[in-house]
Amino acid sequence: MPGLMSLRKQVMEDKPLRGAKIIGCTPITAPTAVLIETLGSLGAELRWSACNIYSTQNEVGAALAEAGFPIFAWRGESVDDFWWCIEKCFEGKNWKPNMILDDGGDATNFCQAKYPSIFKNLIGIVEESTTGIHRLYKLLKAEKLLMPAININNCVTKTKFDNRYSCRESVIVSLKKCTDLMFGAKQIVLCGYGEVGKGCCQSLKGLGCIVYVTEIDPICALQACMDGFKVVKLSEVIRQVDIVITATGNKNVVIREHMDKMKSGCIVCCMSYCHNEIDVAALRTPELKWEKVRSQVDHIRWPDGKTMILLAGGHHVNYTCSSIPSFVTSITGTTQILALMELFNAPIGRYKSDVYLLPKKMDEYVANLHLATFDAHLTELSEEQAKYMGLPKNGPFKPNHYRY
Ligand SMILES: NC(=O)c1ccc[n+]([C@@H]2O[C@H](COP(=O)([O-])OP(=O)(O)OC[C@H]3O[C@@H](n4cnc5c(N)ncnc54)[C@H](O)[C@@H]3O)[C@@H](O)[C@H]2O)c1
Repeated sequence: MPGLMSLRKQVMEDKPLRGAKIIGCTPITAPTAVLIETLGSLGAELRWSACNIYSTQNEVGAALAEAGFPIFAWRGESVDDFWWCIEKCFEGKNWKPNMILDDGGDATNFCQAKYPSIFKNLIGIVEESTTGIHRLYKLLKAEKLLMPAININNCVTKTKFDNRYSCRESVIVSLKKCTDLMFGAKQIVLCGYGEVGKGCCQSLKGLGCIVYVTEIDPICALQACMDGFKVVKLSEVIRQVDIVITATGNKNVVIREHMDKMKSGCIVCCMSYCHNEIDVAALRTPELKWEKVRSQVDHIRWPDGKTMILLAGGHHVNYTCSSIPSFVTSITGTTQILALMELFNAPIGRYKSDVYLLPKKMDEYVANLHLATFDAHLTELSEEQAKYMGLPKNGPFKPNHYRY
């Protein structure tokens, strides 16, 4: 956790989060534990929902709870348990949370619906995921967002590293851990060529898979073509593929009609935060037999003997079956802490009820903190060059609209 540790060292003395009462709702892994401890050391009071219906790793949450952190965690949890844990974070007479650190928008939406008085007094929300950002913009459009929110997902240091580079690795680890798959020559369809999809496609191609992509957006579809992938409709390849992976953040991308057409042995999994990207509910019909063959692997058998292999119950497969590298969590965690500090300490009027990006300078700072790990040596702009380019000598080096 190189960045997180150096940030902690640099600002710990000042306790920049003293007075912040934060509800955290992010899947908990060992590196998240460092984030939680860091927030505590910066003066924040915390309650954390570590229950995550996608996660099997909340023994870390349980360990933190035992060590005295107010963590709500549950093993073998259901959807109801998931909401129970979030509810627990809001309860308590003398507990008035003033910030939410969210991942997927569940705590935010819960607060808005069930605890409107807390919601209206929040200082700010920091949201980590693509799906959570969609939900924040929905609130904003409906004029129901009553406080500033910082969109961490679209920090370059988050999107490229967590969504793309981390998924590039964890998709492989997840599939390997759940199955005895040999990747070479397998036909795979990846639904969604966004950041997550791009990362997954790159590593799958590298292992010799034949990868197809589905997209709704012509720009992403064209990028997939240029990267050497065949862009298809799911219905065109569903009978021939060995693996279906979803990464759209959308609902009902893989529906029963597709699943009826899959060949026997087809593996199906989801990389998004959605509960319904794969319509698993449509598989709960009397003629289909479910068999749990091992943790996070279900075989679903059709009357003619055809079997579909569903990973992680159709939820977020890499959080369940792989782990998120601590290096990536360090980048995301550092960004989250900077965003919380920025919202908590901003002078009145700097932020309105809107969704903001973290200032570019801070994005560069996060990258800088992590460069040390690689002994990477940055070139410095000379005065003359800075003047020629019209740039401040110490950044920010790119305008906000620059696409990395
Ligand atoms: N598994 C992880 O570790 C991880 C990490 C980051 C984000 N996520 C989640 O993964 C999902 C995708 O994230 P992203 O950053 O790639 O988002 P993105 O918006 O960059 O990409 C999603 C892509 O899916 C496409 N799409 C939407 N509906 C579609 C459909 N019906 N068929 C085909 N394509 C469709 C969109 O055009 C877009 O290009 C989100 O739910 C996000 O929260 C997961």
